Amino acid sequence: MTTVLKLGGSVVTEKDRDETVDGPELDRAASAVAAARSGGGGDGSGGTGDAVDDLVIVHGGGSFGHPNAAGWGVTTEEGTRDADGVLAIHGAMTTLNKFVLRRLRDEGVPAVPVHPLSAAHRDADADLTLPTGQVRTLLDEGFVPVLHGDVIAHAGEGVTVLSGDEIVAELAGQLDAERVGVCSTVPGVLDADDEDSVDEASVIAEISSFDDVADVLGGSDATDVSGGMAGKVRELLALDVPASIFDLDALSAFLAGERPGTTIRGDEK
Ligand SMILES: Nc1ncnc2c1ncn2[C@@H]1O[C@H](COP(=O)(O)OP(=O)(O)OP(=O)(O)O)[C@@H](O)[C@H]1O
Ligand SMILES: C=C(C)CCOP(=O)(O)O
Repeated sequence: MTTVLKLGGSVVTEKDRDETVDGPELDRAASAVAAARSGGGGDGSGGTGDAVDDLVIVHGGGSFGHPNAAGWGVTTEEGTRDADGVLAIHGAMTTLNKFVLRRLRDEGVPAVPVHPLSAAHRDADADLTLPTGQVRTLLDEGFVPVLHGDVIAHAGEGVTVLSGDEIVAELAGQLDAERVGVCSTVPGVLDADDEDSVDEASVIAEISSFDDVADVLGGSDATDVSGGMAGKVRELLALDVPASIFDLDALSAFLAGERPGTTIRGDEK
């Protein structure tokens, strides 16, 4: 069974401090992944004893990718042809990727990097091509591939941002993933995006239509060039399998086979 897991950039970095890893949160995520791979329950929140075998991890940009992309005026739609911009954004993301890999390796997870800039592109209609033969083969050989949001070549634009959420959706389809999880800073999609009312907001259990929740879907409360929660829900609704959005407290439960947080279920599921 193949599982695609996104570790949100807002989880593994400190959103208010540029290019700063959130060490304790990254450690929690890495140890939950390690425990799930060895069949345990991670931090104790719901293990069933079934080991997660084929696991692909994708991480987002957080305070590494988004401020750099915003500084160069680059989004998923607006590109740059400035090589210094490409290097700044890609370089920030590969730096974060090294931190994520290091923590996973420290926990004994056989994590190896896969960098989208070297493999993916968008055509002039913005249609994405993301080859995944290397990811499948790495999985078959026992590795845990770790991809990340990045910049990629985009016909007519130079390079644009490829979000981790887009990567999750593409990988899930191509790898026939049965489990798709997005771990963010919120316990799920909340029924209010207004920060003042978040304490009273409750988690929406299931979403099957964008229009039903469009009113409550906002961007991100951190710098974000890829659409925040609205972008996430849109990408996940297009999948052939249900996907879950949850927070770090629920990561072990997700890896143990549960569906914590919000389940995103498009029409066909
Ligand atoms: N209705 C909503 N429910 C929950 N969160 C919402 C909602 N509307 C907007 N948000 C925002 O979406 C954010 C999560 O999206 P964000 O893109 O920041 O997460 P991420 O994927 O963890 O980070 P990154 O994009 O850096 O990888 C929340 O922190 C919150 O600010
Ligand atoms: C900003 C960059 C380069 C990556 C964005 O990925 P995301 O955080 O998953 O949206």
